[in-house]
Amino acid sequence: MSTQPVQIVARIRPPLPNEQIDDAISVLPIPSSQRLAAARPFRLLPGYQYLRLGQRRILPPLLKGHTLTILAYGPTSSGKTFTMEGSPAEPGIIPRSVGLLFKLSEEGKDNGEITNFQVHMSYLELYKDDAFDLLVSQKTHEKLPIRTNAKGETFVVGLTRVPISSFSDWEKVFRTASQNRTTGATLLNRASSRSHAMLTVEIEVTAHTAETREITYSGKINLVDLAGSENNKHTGNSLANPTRLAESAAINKSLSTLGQVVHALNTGASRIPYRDSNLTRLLSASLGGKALGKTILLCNLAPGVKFRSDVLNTLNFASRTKNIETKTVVNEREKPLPVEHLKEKEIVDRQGLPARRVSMQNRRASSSLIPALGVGSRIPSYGTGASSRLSGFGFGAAVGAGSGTGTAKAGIDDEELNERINRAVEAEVRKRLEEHEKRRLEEEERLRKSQEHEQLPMERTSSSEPMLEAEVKMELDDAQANMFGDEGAEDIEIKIEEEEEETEAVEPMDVDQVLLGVRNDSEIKVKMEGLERKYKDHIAQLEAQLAQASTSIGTASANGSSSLSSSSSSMSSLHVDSHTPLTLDSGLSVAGSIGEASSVEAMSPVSKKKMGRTYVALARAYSEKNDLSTALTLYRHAAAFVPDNAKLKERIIDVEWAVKNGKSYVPTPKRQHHREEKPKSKSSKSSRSHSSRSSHPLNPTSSKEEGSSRGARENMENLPKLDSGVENTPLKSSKRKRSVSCEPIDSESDYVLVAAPGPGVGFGVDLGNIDEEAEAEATEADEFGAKILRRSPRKKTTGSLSMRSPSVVDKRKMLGMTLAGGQQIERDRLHGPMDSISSHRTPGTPMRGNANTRKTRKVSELVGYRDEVGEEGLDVKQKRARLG
Ligand SMILES: Nc1ncnc2c1ncn2[C@@H]1O[C@H](COP(=O)(O)OP(=O)(O)OP(=O)(O)O)[C@@H](O)[C@H]1O
Repeated sequence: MSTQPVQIVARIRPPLPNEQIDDAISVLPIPSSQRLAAARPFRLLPGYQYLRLGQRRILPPLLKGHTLTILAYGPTSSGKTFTMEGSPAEPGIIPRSVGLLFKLSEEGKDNGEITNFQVHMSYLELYKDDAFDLLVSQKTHEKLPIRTNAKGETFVVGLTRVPISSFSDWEKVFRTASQNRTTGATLLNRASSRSHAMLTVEIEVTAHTAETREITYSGKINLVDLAGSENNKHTGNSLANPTRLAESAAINKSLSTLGQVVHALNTGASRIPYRDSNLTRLLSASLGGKALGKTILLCNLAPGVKFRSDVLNTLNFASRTKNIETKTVVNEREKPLPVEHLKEKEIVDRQGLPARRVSMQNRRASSSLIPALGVGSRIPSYGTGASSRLSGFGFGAAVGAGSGTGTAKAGIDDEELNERINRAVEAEVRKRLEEHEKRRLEEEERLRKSQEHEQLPMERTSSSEPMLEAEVKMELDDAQANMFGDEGAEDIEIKIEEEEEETEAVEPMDVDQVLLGVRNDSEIKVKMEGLERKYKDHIAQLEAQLAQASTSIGTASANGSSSLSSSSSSMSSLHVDSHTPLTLDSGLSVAGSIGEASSVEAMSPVSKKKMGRTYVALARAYSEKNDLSTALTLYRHAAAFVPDNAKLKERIIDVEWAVKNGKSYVPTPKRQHHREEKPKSKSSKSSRSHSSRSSHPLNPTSSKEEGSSRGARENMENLPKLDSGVENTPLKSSKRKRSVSCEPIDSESDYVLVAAPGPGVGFGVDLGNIDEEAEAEATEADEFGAKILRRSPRKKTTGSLSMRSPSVVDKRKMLGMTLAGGQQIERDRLHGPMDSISSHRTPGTPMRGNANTRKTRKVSELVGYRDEVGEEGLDVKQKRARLG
């Protein structure tokens, strides 16, 4: 397998009518004396000149089973789309290539070299790093998943692949599809591409060899029109148009990843960051070690001083790329094997385009992960040993050059072979389906048994549960469910550290599994089952410890009339006599603590927290019944499990003070649960944002429909400050819910949020109608290390993004990034509408302090950070002083 370097071609567009003409960039011929010194000099095609596609080494090899990728790269408005698509008067690389392929096939047919020629095309765009099918109307198209199979080949799942019969047929499809591409106006380009477009044209050529055998070659051309790198200063993208900003951020990020990939390939890095963006994932088959086939990079340049730095960057990128080598692979196989059930079927495509014939394998490809395979090439997965061709929907290069089955030599005729293959395939499919069904039934049975087993003790105890026990149990359950969560947060919080979870990572999938359409739901059930079991075990452990604790309390009571006893390990056996106060001597309390201390050591952090919660709930029950001594003991027990909980310490001090002074102590009323008010589905963006906004004290009229933005601003100013809103903001600290539900503070500024409940918990950005920007922001944040936890990768436009509260270092990095001037968004936000949403100042008033302090504060506000001291009111020292 030979290798070849990426070929670079530069093209500079002529000045546009409204552009100032200067000589900032000029094209100079390389003197022949220097040509040798310049290793592989660029070929610069000035003005309108095009690549000579018909030349020997560019398109003709496709008919011999080669793969070719042409990438148009350059800053925005440098003429990439023009170069690739052209105009009716001046067709670009894409129509020229397809036209030439049909022309070459006609010539081949005329001279008898080609007996059959088939073309298929697929066309996708990567918009904000998500793949969309351009052969499907923009109104109905959906984000398509991108997967990598076990062989490392990347595919777009469900991408339409249509057969093309002639050049005019292709033109119709292509023109309609191009209209589906996302474009938008910027200052530099009225129809600027907001996405990377990737067109794949696959051809199958059946040719006669000298020995009168037939060979089928499968060639492929990928034509990629990348979105242009953007400088928001020049394009005029600003906060006024968050969509543009978000697009721009996504474009720049993916191009920067492309740059990193090229750099890593050049420096021989051990890790090539293909997976860092979907663009590089899809291009991995055209760039670098895995790349197969020829790759041409078209560098589009624009004239004028305005583009000087862009031109320089593009050329620098090109010089790095030219060192990358790709492997040449010829994809051929001998006489194709017509398989009956793979015959073409008529389908009508979704855009109302003329009915097209899509082969069975294409339909399969559209609905599953399995890559499109050459006719008769699915055999390997069933073990018959023939060659395979895995061609990605987008950019999986053709591999596995034909090892030919040699049918003619074997003396088996087509029909018989066909029959045998069919039988083998069907038997295999049947076998796998049966196995799958068997596994499913076993799984169900196991699940049912374990459920029955777990339900039994609950059923036995529930009927005999006394009223008070039920109350306590409810209390405990409530505490379990809510105290550390966001809903109805208890008055004492014990935060459970968030576990970080990557939701975006896409694992390679088992192709065989997908082939059979096996979606193993039982796996989820098994996981659920495991979790439930764990939970039950924990409860049992908890109950046992609680029983032990209550026994000790009971023993210590003066008259024994008040006891917390446990005759069994069941929660329902807790007895609390609320009428007679429980008295405890401090010695016992200490002994209990010591006894507990040793067991506490052995417990997991989560168990400790749960034990802590349980004691707190119990203590609360006592304090509500005005038995403060018992409550105090129980609070102290709780503290043994969660010694760092500041609110608990505060509570203990309060109760101690009340006991000492013979005062009553009324705990803060428990918050009401609002479960029923919460929208049921996170996907319901509108209902979510509507309900949360209308009910939030900070923002009764913040939605655009509810009033003018000015009115909203006035309302805002009359409303409580951010901090008070924060107090009302339910905390989310469980693994399940981490983000803070936030409200836009100022509807006029059209974004933001940020209500941080305190350091270490997290902050959120309410997406509301500003999802793109929030996403851009999140993307940027990601770059400098703040952890982004998307609730659901599928629902990017809904729900909220949440991040770990950035450390001071993170914030400094943010600030550094801002000061470095790399990110327009951050800079704009520093000086922009954030002024009006400060949590420290009255909106509109200037900030005090020097420039750096102001920026630091501003960044703090941006990330919703608040200092612990003074903000949380955790003034434990003061209270101790009060106690004397
Ligand atoms: N070679 C050319 N001759 C004449 N006009 C050109 C040429 N190249 C580009 N243009 C014009 O320049 C403008 C910008 O071109 P185009 O949209 O192709 O840029 P682009 O690089 O694709 O930009 P973006 O990245 O924003 O999509 C268009 O109006 C186009 O018609």
